[in-house]
Amino acid sequence: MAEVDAAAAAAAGAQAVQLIDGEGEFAGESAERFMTAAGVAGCGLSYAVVSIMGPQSSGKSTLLNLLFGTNFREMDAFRGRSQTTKGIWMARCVGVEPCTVVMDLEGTDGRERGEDDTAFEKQSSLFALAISDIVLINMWCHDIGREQAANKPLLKTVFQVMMRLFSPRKTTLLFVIRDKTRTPLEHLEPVLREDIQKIWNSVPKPEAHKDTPLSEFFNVQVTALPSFEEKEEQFREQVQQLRQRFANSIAPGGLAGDRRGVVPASGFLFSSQQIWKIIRENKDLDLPAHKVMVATVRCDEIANERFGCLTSDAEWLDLENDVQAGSVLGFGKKLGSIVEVHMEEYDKEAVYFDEAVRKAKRQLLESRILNLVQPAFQKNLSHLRTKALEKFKTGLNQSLESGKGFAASVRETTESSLSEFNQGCADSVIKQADWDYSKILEKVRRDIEDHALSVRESKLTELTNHAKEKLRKALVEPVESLFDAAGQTTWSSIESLYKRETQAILPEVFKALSGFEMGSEFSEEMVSKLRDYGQSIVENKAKEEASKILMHMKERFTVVFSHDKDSMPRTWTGKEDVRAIAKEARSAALKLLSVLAVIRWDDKPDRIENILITTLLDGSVASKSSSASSGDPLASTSWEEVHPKHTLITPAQCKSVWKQFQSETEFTITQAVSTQQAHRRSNGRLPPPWALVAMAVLGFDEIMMLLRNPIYMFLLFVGYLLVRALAVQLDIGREFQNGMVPGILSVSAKLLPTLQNLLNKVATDQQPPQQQGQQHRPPAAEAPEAQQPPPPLLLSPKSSMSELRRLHTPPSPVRRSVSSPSHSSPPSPKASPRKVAEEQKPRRAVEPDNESSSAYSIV
Ligand SMILES: Nc1nc2c(ncn2[C@@H]2O[C@H](COP(=O)(O)OP(=O)(O)OP(=O)(O)O)[C@@H](O)[C@H]2O)c(=O)[nH]1
Repeated sequence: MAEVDAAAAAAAGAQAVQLIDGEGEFAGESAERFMTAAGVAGCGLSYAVVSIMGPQSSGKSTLLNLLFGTNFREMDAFRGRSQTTKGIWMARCVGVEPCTVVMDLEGTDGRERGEDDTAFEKQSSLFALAISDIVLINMWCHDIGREQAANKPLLKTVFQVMMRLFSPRKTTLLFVIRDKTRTPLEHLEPVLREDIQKIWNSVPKPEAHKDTPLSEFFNVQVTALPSFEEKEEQFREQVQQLRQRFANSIAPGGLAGDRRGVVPASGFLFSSQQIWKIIRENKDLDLPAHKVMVATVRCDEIANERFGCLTSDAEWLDLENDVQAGSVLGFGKKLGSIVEVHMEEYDKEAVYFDEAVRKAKRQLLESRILNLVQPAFQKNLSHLRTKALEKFKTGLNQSLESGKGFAASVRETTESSLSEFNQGCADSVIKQADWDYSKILEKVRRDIEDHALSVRESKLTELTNHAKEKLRKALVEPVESLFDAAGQTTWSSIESLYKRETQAILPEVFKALSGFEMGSEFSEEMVSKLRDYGQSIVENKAKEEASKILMHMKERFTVVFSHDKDSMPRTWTGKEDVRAIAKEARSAALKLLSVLAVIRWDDKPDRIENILITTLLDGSVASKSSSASSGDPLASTSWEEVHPKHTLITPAQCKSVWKQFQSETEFTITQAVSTQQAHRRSNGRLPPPWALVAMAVLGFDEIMMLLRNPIYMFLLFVGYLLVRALAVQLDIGREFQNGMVPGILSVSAKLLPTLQNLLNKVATDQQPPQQQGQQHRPPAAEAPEAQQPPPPLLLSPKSSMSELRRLHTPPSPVRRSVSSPSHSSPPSPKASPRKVAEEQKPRRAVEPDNESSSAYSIV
């Protein structure tokens, strides 16, 4: 297949193309097409360039076409001699290895350009010498040894321009003697060489090359061919023999075996173009510098080409895509191989160019490629970083869940996460780059440390919060209940409760803290803070309870005052010693005040209770406050021997609380006293049971008689109503409150007017309604007042101050009007007994019986 391609390329290359036209313009585009079609560019250094120069119409093209199988234009022999080749043409030799490019130059001394126009001749000669490995010099046999030979000016020109090449490559000059005569070549060649030497000697040379021999610059070879026109058969035969010399021409010992400074085939065209440009500008042609320049340009081109290939490399694009989504396993290996492929391609293409240039450009290309791919590497590392942190998080959680200590878990998980990250980094680097991942490793370490720190903080907070919650649960309710039952041992009980609970909870915390490996000092400090927290729970509870001291005192008072020793609700029958009970209840409330006045952690005995009892209970605050304030032990804001921070209620506050307490409990006591009185009264209204029995026995006959006679019954009933009405009007119970005799006197004095009033009222009731309205219009305000219900008299231990004050307020007008006849509107003298009975209805609500039942309900 490759052979077929090479043959096709050779066939395509055999078609001659113009490299430089007759006007001296370089035909870059067509030349480039030729290079590609002929497959010259990929030959590296394995190619040779052959040029032919000589007089016009000396059979150059004919020779080349026969020698190399090319198709340079030849002159038609039958039309006469004229110029056919203009400028420089180029073709690839067919069937000659290595790849040989042959150039047919415009003939010298052509009449078309005139005698004086030798500029192009010189320029094309110099160009051929600068780029060719072998230069064929076509000359007529009969010119050898002649003074006016046509090739002499040509040789002169060749040698002259040769001096302009700073460090010329060693070129093989193959003199082809055309139309050889019978004189054998052995005789002709020395003559020719002598002529050449003479010309070389006559050419002016720069100082540096004054004594340089011709052989330093040229490898002179001579061959002779018979006339093509006369002895074509022989000509063709010898041309075939000559062709053999071009096989492996560049190998050592070959025609161009001594050549130096070859430009790689891929740079040949560019190099030729640049050389022609310099020659045209008539500048000095520095071939070594030119070589470097060509190498620079070509290596740049190759590097750019390679870089472009990498950017569109499907494997690279896939890898770049993959790494955006997540870390890629074997990233370094994959990327390294991609980079390697492209660098190798560069090396392969640039291998024949100047080494220094090639290496410099290689480095540039490599750094460009590394710059291109490094973000992908960084991306891979950032994925690995995230993965390492995630691994650390999960690992730490699992380790902690398995019950391992925090510090040990962090240590182990950090180690495994960092080792995995390190491995990932090592897997991501490529051999072409010395990418440093120590910084990102440091970042991962910091990430892990920060996370561990935050987890430690949250775990510690969780631990302390848990311990606090346990302490709170263990202390709050028991302490509250201890304060509820406050007494002598309250504070010692609280202290022992506190000690018991802290000793049960805190060692667990200490043990848990040891897993954090933060030193015993830290653990002790934490535990000590929790101990303080426990104390603060107790103290806050004490403060809270102290802030409600008045309520607690009232509760305590009510409990003691309203319950007997068996905790049964007390019934005020009149036999109780209210004073003593009240004192006992107040004393209990005072003890409560004493307990809640200060915090007693050390349970040191103090005088607070004594001071309170002597000052408040035994003495009277109200009476002493004004007169003996100077000697009042409660006229202070601090307790003796008690630290201010342990003071819950200051002495002065105690005093004021006590004052309020007294005033708020006074009513309860008054109620109790009233209840007792009411009870006594209710018990004294009926005659003793024995009297009732006597009355029933002795008056049995009369009772029976009354029951049997309806008139008596009626009269008895009317009489009862009348007496009842009188009793109500006169308020008999009230009249007899102060004793029997004063009662009889008062009742007898009021009996008659009252009877009169009663009769008047009855009479008024029998009058028509209109008359009644004119004579006795009741005061408008009294009617609604009479409808108002009496205030409730129930007082619970939780009664608010407003409720207590309400109970203190004087009775309502209805109550007053009913209980005090002097304030009520006078009854009409004509009032009927029925009306009187109706009017008595509201009065029953406040009768002593009712009052006494309401009073019972106070407790
Ligand atoms: N006498 C003689 N004539 C030849 C020989 N080879 C070719 N010719 C003739 O010379 C004439 C010119 O041939 P070309 O090959 O075109 O010569 P050329 O040197 O390429 O001509 P230019 O390109 O114009 O410089 C043709 O008519 C050929 O037939 C030869 O060996 N001897």
